[in-house]
Amino acid sequence: MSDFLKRMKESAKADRKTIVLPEGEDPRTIAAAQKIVAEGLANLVILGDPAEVKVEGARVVDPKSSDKHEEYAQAFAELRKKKGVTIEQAREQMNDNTYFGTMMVKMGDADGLVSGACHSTANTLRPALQILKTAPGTKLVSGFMMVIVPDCEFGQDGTFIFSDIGLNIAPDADQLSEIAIASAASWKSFMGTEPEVALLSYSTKGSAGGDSAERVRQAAALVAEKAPDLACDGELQLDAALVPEVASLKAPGSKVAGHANVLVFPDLAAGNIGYKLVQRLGKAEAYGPLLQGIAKPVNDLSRGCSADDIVGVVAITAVQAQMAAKQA
Ligand SMILES: CC(C)(COP(=O)(O)OP(=O)(O)OC[C@H]1O[C@@H](n2cnc3c(N)ncnc32)[C@H](O)[C@@H]1OP(=O)(O)O)[C@@H](O)C(=O)NCCC(=O)NCCS
Ligand SMILES: CC(=O)OP(=O)(O)O
Repeated sequence: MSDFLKRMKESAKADRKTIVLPEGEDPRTIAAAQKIVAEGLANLVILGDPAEVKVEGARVVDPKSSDKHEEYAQAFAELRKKKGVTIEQAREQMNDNTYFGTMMVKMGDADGLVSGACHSTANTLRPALQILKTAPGTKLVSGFMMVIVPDCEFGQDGTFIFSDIGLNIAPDADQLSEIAIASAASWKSFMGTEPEVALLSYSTKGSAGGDSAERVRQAAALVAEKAPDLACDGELQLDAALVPEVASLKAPGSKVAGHANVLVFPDLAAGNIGYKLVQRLGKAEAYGPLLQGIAKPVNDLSRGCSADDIVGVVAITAVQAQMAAKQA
């Protein structure tokens, strides 16, 4: 287990938060829940049929028969009134575990939610985007992965943030700049050290043409305007971002090339494929997709996750809930 995850677990244990797991039907979620209870990482609410879901030390709630069902339906109908949602539709929606769990977070009955082991990212994130919305001062929610590569001299001892690997399919230059700035803030809050952000491309400092490279160049210019003190550079190829010798050839004088720890991909295809390559071929730990810019902690999983990945994401979610409580 990485030092990063050990640190997340120690923090989670020190001030236990309530995390809801909507996927009570998923065996990995149940195995993870048993470990989370045994390690004392969080108070758990598992959504599912209490006759079938048995985890000692966790509360099991069936949304359909919950005494909160009507209260949440009323609140959801009110929240989505402008979108034309009726109370009948809201009642139906509260039979869906992810919507019900997200309402638990909204209403303060849970501090965070982790789902996605057996639901697609879109189905996991849509309720969060509709119900919780963006955090104050934020216009874009994005998804990042904490990636910890064993025996790696790059990044901060092999630890990186990769973004956006989960949510925004084709970010424009402004959205890329928002993703870069949010990822830098996520790095600072989880790692406590200075972020060094590389806006990645197939081109380094104008070495190749094309719309995608141009978009990344514009994003770098926008970051420089919006966050002039942030160590951020682009467009950079991955080797220039990570390897000092390549950086000195391709991007001499760059303030982050050769030692980047936050890698911002030009689009979701690159980010999602990129993290899975490093996770699977590089045997890295990969926790996420974690949301940044959302009003309350909700995090996703890959359907390819293990029970240990779920434990890790729950510990991280609990730490995010602690941070949110401190800011409130
Ligand atoms: C998440 C996703 C489903 C949202 O798109 P959608 O379902 O079409 O929903 P909409 O675009 O109507 O957005 C729903 C709400 O979320 C908000 N929203 C969507 N994306 C947002 C973002 N990045 N930041 C903030 N809010 C966002 C919209 O403003 C909208 O709010 P409203 O309903 O109150 O007006 C879509 O972005 C998506 O599919 N992303 C890719 C996810 C994926 O498949 N990843 C691959 C594997 S990790
Ligand atoms: C993050 C991600 O890629 O999710 P999934 O593997 O479930 O599509």
